[in-house]
Amino acid sequence: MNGLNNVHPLVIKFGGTSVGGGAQFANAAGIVAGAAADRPVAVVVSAMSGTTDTLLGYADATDDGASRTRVGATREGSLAELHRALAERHLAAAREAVSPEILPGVERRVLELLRELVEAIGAPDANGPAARRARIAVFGERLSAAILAGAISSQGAPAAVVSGDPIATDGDFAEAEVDASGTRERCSRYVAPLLGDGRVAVVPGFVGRSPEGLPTTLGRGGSDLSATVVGRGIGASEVWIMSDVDGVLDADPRLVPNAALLPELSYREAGDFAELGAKVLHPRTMEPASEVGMEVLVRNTFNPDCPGTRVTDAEGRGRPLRRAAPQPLGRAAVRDGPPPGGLGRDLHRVAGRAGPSPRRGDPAAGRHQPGPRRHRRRGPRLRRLRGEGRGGPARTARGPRLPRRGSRRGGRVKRVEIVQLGLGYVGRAVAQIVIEERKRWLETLGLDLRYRAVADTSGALVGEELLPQAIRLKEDGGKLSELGVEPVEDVLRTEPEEGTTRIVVDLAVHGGTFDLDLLGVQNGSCLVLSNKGPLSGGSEQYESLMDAAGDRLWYEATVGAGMPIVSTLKGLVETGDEVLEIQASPSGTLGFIMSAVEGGRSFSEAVKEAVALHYAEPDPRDDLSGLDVARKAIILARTMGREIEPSEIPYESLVPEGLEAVPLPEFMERLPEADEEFAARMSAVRENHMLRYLARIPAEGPVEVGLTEAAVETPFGPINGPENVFDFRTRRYSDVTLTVTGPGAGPERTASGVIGDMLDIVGKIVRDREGLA
Ligand SMILES: NC(=O)C1=CN([C@@H]2O[C@H](COP(=O)(O)OP(=O)(O)OC[C@H]3O[C@@H](n4cnc5c(N)ncnc54)[C@H](O)[C@@H]3O)[C@@H](O)[C@H]2O)C=CC1
Ligand SMILES: N[C@@H](CC=O)C(=O)O
Repeated sequence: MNGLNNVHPLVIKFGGTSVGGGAQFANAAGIVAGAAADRPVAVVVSAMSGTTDTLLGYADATDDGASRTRVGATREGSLAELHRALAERHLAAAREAVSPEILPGVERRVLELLRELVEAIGAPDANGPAARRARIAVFGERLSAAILAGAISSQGAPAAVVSGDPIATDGDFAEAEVDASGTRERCSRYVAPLLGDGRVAVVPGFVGRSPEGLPTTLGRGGSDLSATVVGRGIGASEVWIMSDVDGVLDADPRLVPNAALLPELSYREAGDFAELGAKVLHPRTMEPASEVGMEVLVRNTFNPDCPGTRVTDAEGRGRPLRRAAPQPLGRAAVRDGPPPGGLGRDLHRVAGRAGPSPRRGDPAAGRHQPGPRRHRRRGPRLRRLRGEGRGGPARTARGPRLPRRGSRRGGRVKRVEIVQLGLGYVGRAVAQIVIEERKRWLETLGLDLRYRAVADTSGALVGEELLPQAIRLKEDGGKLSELGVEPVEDVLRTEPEEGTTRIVVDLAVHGGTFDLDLLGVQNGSCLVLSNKGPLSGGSEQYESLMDAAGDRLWYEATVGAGMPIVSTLKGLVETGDEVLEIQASPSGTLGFIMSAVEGGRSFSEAVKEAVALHYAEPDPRDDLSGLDVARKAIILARTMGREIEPSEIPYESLVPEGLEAVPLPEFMERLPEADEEFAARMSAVRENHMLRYLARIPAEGPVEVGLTEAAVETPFGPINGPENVFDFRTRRYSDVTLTVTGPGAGPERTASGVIGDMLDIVGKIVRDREGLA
């Protein structure tokens, strides 16, 4: 191809976890810069993990004609929220990965893309909802391409994002089919000139262009497929698929402990492996490669010394397969149908011989019995639309009391292990932050933090080798039992290693984890909660947990998510102040809904949006009924030292009559039935007042929870979006009260509160060690 001095180019593709944060961008850029010293390089990049999810959550939440034509203040508010969240994450990554002289240009481009995104969201929708989704979804890849190009240039290899999407497709917006000759033509227009100029060409993955020039998205396996499609389009000799695994193993390491990396595979063998569940080796990815004889190398971004697995047209050149059951680069998959050749046959044997035995004492054992099962093909739509990881770095706003570098007396490492209950939205955000930040914590705080286990309702996945896969699995709606689990109780009963502090982190829902939390603290663990259930049940239960946990219990995120509410209250009490009353608007979801309706949106639209932004509880009726507010009121009252039973707090429900007990999907579908009545209720509010859902927690007397008309000049009047307000009236703050406001919901913010608690525990370990407690 023109301008390449007869050297065949290389294509390197990075998945979402490979560009999950600033450090990862810098690492990926280093790999590209190294490769670009020898030959022309085109890079295909995915969205930062979790971004596509966020974008599509927003697209779905606003996916009806009414919401697009009737733009109210709150719609603008939540759009601003989306803008803020994306800007924060991408600009933070850029600042970490891009050098100061290149950074301003990248920052400008990120902000420009975000402006284009806002326009794309508001643009008239002539081509139907699928076109709108595609138009919004592609911004994740465009944003990461801008940062990666800056990061590569910062490492001395000039790079630029292609000025047009090089992949030509048909007009299917969601599941586009590639047009090979159109792609060749577009590649010579958009990719070749950059390579010819000696620059690295950065291509947003997953994105195509329809014959009419509209953005499309590739279907199942789309992100990796774009790499081999671009490779074929530019005449590349090699494509590297970079992810977070070393390559393809010759057996499932959970079944066969000495599973080894397969250095070589043929396209056909790779296709068979893909059929058996090896996610990055999707058969579609291999098609363009096998068509032109391009080699595909599966490599680990985070282990560049590992040679990976090379896929070529050479049959049988690699080491013979010892065992099949390939290590799934996404999840385990075992067939029960007739095997497609040798691989499947071997797989059967392995599953029969080494399949795990039924789990002990697991109430769900019947449902989740491991053993041969059908390879589950997820709907292409689901696969395509979900990001590769979720959540991103969120730093605690309240500055945890940390031992700083200088305070690492004697440099002793604090070894801490986490047993995490719950890998939902909050759980995944916490795990993502731990993965991204722990290297820094080791360097700066001497904190060696590892996962001992993560659990969901199907059991506990022990160890952390499969944690990235577990995150993706849960994102796709799977259960951890698909990766192999043990009863959580067994994990909690084992002793941590000598010198290691264990933290049980309960990010599950409601009271179902109470016994596990209790077992954990009875066995010496610290306990961190975002789950309000264990602290808001009957007082006998509460007392038993408090007695067992003593000062090993942290629960900042249960009230106000990442806001410093529990710590402020404890600080007031500990410093000898007397708390007379707390008045609060402590529900992000209800604050969001009220201000959305004030801004002109309907009740049903507002509820759906709060769900899509993950402010709401898994069943939003827990928010609408006032239950979530009552739980927070109980936690605050108990922290003030009050003895209180849940039955003492009546609360007023906003759940539409008749929808209290219907299944959740039916509830969501029938929500519009309540729109008119809710709008009427809001408009009946007195002038200069706002309808608010408040809690009043006095030092003595009844705790009250319910709807109030709050005067606009009070702290509760101007609530916007998921904002919470906590107003403390104390002996010292009686003339002017102490008010704390901020967004009080959202997975990443909640994760900040949780991580802040975990780091506080490290501070406590140091203080205990030094006898300062
Ligand atoms: N989303 C938010 O803004 C905030 C959420 N929270 C609380 O954080 C918790 C988690 O919220 P999300 O992640 O949004 O919920 P989610 O529904 O996405 O995740 C809950 C997770 O808990 C797991 N789980 C449920 N019962 C379990 C059990 N017995 N053992 C082990 N795992 C179990 C589920 O499998 C799921 O993985 C909830 O209690 C919520 O009230 C607290 C503050 C803010
Ligand atoms: N659903 C809750 C989440 C935080 O606790 C809320 O909306 O406030």
